Amino acid sequence: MFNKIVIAGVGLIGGSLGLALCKRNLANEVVGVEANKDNLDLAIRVGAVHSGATLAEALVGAELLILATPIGVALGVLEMALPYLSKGTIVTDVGSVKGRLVERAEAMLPAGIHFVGGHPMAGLEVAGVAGAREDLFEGASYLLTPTERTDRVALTRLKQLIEGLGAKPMELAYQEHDQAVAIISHLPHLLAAALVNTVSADTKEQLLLDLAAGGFRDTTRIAASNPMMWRDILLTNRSQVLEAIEKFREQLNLIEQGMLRFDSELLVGSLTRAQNVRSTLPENRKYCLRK
Ligand SMILES: NC(=O)c1ccc[n+]([C@@H]2O[C@H](COP(=O)([O-])OP(=O)(O)OC[C@H]3O[C@@H](n4cnc5c(N)ncnc54)[C@H](O)[C@@H]3O)[C@@H](O)[C@H]2O)c1
Ligand SMILES: O=C(O)C(=O)C[C@]1(C(=O)O)C=C[C@@H](O)C=C1
Repeated sequence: MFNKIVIAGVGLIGGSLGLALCKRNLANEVVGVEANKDNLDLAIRVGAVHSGATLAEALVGAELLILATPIGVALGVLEMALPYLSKGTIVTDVGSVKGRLVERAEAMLPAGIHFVGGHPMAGLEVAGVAGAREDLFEGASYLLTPTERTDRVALTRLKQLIEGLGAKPMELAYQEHDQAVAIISHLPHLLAAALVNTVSADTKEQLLLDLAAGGFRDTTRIAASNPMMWRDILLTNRSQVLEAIEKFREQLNLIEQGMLRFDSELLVGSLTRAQNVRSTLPENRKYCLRK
């Protein structure tokens, strides 16, 4: 579908995209631009990219540039790519927060180079191409955040590519995106970290960890993720995440009140609401998409 695709940052997400693009023949050529030589060598060995190059070399004749670096450097990479982008090239990213990146990318790019913000709602707690998986995006929603400036042909081409990955493209405004992911992705992450830290701050840490079973494991898997990636996410989406923490505090207070007052109705009400909603999520699927 695409002739040449450049992936800047061939880590977990860039590498998984590369594997899927190469294995599913969605591009004739996939070139990786990577800051870490070992990671790039591995990406070539496992077939996540056909070759590696500098941005300047890679972008010659490229139809699509995918920014898959950490959020903190994506705009810098885009700025460095500017002199080498040709008219008609589509640029997208995979960052977990959209507002700042979409606004700055649109302001930076000249007419004729088409930016569409993107965010695959799929991931793992490991970093680097070593953890990349061809099927990572299968069955996942893949969010796109077009604006009134977005080129419709570029948007359609990206949607087709996403469908080729086995994912479901979904459009939403970047403000709505950042608000939603603050609640369903960023809040869970910091709660998982806080939960693990509650155990590790206890004088009986080792005993507690030895006793921990499925409940602790299931609610804390994501606490093993890369702290630097999450620092970028939490600080880039700071105000939305702070609002989400406030909303969470209200729910926690409700449960605490139910317990302090032996208020069985309050307690059961809160737990039942959660049970009803959680049970609408499909059990045996990788992701939560309900249709
Ligand atoms: N991990 C997840 O679960 C997940 C899910 C969806 C989206 N994202 C987003 O994807 C992006 C990448 O995350 P990841 O998990 O793949 O991280 P990662 O650390 O696995 O990969 C990032 C890669 O970028 C490379 N890199 C860093 N600076 C670079 C530069 N200047 N030029 C070229 N390469 C550079 C790193 O060497 C690394 O290989 C982040 O923006 C993150 O928010 C992550
Ligand atoms: O499954 C995981 O390991 C993730 O945390 C992936 C996850 C999420 O589901 O919240 C985390 C951040 C990304 O922006 C998208 C997806």
